[in-house]
Amino acid sequence: MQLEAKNIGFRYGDGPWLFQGLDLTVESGEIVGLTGPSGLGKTTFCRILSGFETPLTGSITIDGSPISPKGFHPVQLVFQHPEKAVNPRWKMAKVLNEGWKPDQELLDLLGIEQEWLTRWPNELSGGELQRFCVARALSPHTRFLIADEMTTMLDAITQAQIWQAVLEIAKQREMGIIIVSHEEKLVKRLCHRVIDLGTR
Ligand SMILES: Nc1ncnc2c1ncn2[C@@H]1O[C@H](COP(=O)(O)OP(=O)(O)OP(=O)(O)O)[C@@H](O)[C@H]1O
Repeated sequence: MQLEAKNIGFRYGDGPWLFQGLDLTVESGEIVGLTGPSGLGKTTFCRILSGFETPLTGSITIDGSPISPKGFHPVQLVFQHPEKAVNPRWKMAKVLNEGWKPDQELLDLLGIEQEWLTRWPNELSGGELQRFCVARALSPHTRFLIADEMTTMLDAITQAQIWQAVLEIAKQREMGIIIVSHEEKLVKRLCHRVIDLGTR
């Protein structure tokens, strides 16, 4: 399976073009790093890939077909701020089961504790909350995961635990991953190849 972004161009309103003619292809099972200086449009590009934003030019396809805006999106985005990604008026059990019903094995793998399920989002730490966002994104229908500074705000132990879980699942399912990170070490260690938007 192949995720392909072709000739992508985007600008906010009548602001400057963030990118034009941007191409990216990611295969199933591949881990691709996306780096570049702040403000270049990495997050915007991730939002386009995962269907939250529509490009002004170009197309996003999977195996040559456009992605349906209806139903579960096969490209799932997890970004840096879990507190902005969950509904503050929902208890965690509802947040967790929003798109699909993660099983106990996945909850254990991500270290999600049973008693957290009855809490409100503001009663969890950032790291605890991010584990829910990762679980929510890892549906069996997810073909590609985009990790946009997914563990940047977390301590080393939480970072390692989340990445171990994600990599294990990606391997089992041959899921492709795009990693956006300013942490050179992490990118070098995990990615098969790295694209620098700054030197494109
Ligand atoms: N909704 C928006 N409306 C207008 N401009 C925006 C909007 N969102 C982002 N921008 C601008 O677009 C540019 C690219 O932002 P983006 O967050 O995609 O960059 P980035 O490369 O991910 O940066 P960083 O590495 O700091 O996260 C920035 O100049 C930002 O101010």
